Amino acid sequence: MNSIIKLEIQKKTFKKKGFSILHDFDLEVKPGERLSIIGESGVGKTSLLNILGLLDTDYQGNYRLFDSPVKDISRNKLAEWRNQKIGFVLQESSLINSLTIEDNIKLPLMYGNVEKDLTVQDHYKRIINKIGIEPILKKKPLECSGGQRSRAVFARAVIMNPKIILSDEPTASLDLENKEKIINLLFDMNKEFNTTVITVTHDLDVANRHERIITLKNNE
Ligand SMILES: Nc1ncnc2c1ncn2[C@@H]1O[C@H](COP(=O)(O)OP(=O)(O)OP(=O)(O)O)[C@@H](O)[C@H]1O
Repeated sequence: MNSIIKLEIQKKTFKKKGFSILHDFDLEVKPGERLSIIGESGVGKTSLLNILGLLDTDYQGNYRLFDSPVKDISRNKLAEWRNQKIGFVLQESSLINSLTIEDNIKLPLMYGNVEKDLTVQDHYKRIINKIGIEPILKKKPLECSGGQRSRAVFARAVIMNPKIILSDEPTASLDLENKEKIINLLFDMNKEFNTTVITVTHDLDVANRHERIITLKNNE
């Protein structure tokens, strides 16, 4: 497989307002690439992540993911890919307040029916350890700080060892030490498993640590 992502988008229109973004925007990403997306507020970075991550399939254009045309893939398959092959760290990602942090992080394992898989359990332990959230595993989200919740959201996103990790401002609410933990984990996974990493960020230090930077512009 040459490209893991091949997107050729003519535009994305928001029906209610007739407002459109991402005009004639093409993107090709190779397996294992580390790509960051920057650009002014409102240019469409989050919207692009939603399209790449199969949360939004309502746009004009073609999208091939894992060498398959997304428009021809069944809803069930898309849901399976979203759980198993794509890790999302989205700004509005929320944790379920009635569950502990541990149960929140393990949710994708339950959906995928792989909680008992030993490789998966090893991966879980490693993620928890690297992000340093053992002390809060038994807490509920509302008993945690914003930064702790962000790290839990990140752990949940990467727990299935996805092929692609899409992150929207993954370090925005973190101090320097925790920012480093998240970035190091992202890049460790990239190195070890050839995970494709796509990060939207306003932090140029974070952007510069990726091998390719794309700047979205207003006329795109
Ligand atoms: N559901 C919607 N209906 C109408 N317009 C929308 C909708 N969602 C997003 N937009 C508009 O589309 C544009 C792109 O939004 P998007 O959130 O993708 O930008 P962004 O580059 O991620 O911004 P930021 O850096 O502030 O997060 C914005 O002008 C926004 O107002």
